[in-house]
Amino acid sequence: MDFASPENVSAGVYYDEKALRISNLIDEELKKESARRKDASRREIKVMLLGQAESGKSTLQKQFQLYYASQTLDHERPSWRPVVYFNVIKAIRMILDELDFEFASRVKEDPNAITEIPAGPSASISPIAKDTLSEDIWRSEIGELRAKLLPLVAIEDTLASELSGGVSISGGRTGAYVRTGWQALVTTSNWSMSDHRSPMKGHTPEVINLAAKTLSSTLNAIKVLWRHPAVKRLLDTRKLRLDESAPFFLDNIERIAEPDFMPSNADILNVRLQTLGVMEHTFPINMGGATYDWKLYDVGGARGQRHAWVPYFDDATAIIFLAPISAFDQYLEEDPKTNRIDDSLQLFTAICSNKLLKDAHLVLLLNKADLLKKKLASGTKVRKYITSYGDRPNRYENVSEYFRSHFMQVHKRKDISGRALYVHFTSMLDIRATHSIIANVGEVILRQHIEQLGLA
Ligand SMILES: Nc1nc2c(ncn2[C@@H]2O[C@H](COP(=O)(O)OP(=O)(O)OP(=O)(O)O)[C@@H](O)[C@H]2O)c(=O)[nH]1
Ligand SMILES: [Mg+2]
Repeated sequence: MDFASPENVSAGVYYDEKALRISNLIDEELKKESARRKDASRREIKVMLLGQAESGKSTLQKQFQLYYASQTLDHERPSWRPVVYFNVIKAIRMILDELDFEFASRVKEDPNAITEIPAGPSASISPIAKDTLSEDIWRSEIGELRAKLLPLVAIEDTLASELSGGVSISGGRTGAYVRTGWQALVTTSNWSMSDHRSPMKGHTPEVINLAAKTLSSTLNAIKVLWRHPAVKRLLDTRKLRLDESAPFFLDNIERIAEPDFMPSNADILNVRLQTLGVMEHTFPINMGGATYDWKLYDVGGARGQRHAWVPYFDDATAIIFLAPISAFDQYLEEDPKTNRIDDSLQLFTAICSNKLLKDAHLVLLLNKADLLKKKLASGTKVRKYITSYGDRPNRYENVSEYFRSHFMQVHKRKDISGRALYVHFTSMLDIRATHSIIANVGEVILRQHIEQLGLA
């Protein structure tokens, strides 16, 4: 319409005013929207949890959830049931595999061992038992247990593949890997029978029920195997290396094998389940009278997963870097030549010096302090794995301080923006201690965020 034509002058004035009013209203709305967005982004705190595989990132995420939104964890509780089953079954399979390997190598070393039983002690040829007689008794006992446990072990792969939603990792490593949304796949109550997109439809609960039934029917065999002296010997001599959470679950097997078993908070914190990609968790958190949307990014920490972190670096408010200091005697699963403390130090160097992260606040959690204490108390020597440790005392105070100073050095030398570094020792399975760390770290990150935006 031509508002300026002479015959429309009076109408034109009317329309001009109306158009102006509408345009002003739109401007105002746009301004309000932009202010709302600015406010929302100011109230959004994006925290990335970084660190190598098994450093405790997902455990910290669960602790945040327990602290700030425990009702959501309650809601998810049933989905952790098959994960606990998977952890138990994997541990049993690993024990049986190692026993197989040890007994087989014993036969190779001494091909006559089965047909001829030499008299007297033969510790030099027996890698497990003290003498050949006990070794043969053990072999037959373990053979019987293996036969009883076969139906349970046979479920492992199906359970892993159900939890992982059909994802498998190249290289043939066994395990369960989860991505965003995995819980809906394994929880019956979350299922929509009309949802034909789900490849798990009508399938997953059967595997879970089968695992539950088989666990309860094999309970005795599991208990006998876990208490068997051959297993104890392999654990003591460190030939058998189970996941760190395995002893917790096997010690609690009676409770787990109950038909109406529902995971406790301790079970949920103890499970081992690898993260794939980046999982976002949002918590509205009330701090200082305002509500902030905390977005936690829990990432997969294995080397092959680290490329997926980068797209999130740009607008990260803070990084919480986790380094498991108990891992001085362990090597990367994905690169068995690399010591895990070395890998953590390298990774921390890369994070401190990354340009995209120059404005992100930095928190370092030296995690698994409880396991470090246990390992040192059981006599594991740091200098055997980290030669530069030299003759320093093999005590927790000295070892933890040694590792702390190495990480501090990295920060001092490599930090790109000379920012502050907040460091804590943590034992992430300890709910009360971790909650006080979370409150403290949360406050520090928020204070820095407010200062940076000039909102103070
Ligand atoms: N004893 C002990 N165990 C811990 C601690 N923190 C985590 N764990 C256990 O270590 C295992 C690995 O922890 P996760 O949180 O799954 O590790 P992650 O960093 O998320 O690993 P990825 O997802 O593979 O990158 C789990 O079984 C946890 O229960 C700790 O401070 N002490
Ligand atoms: Mg994880």
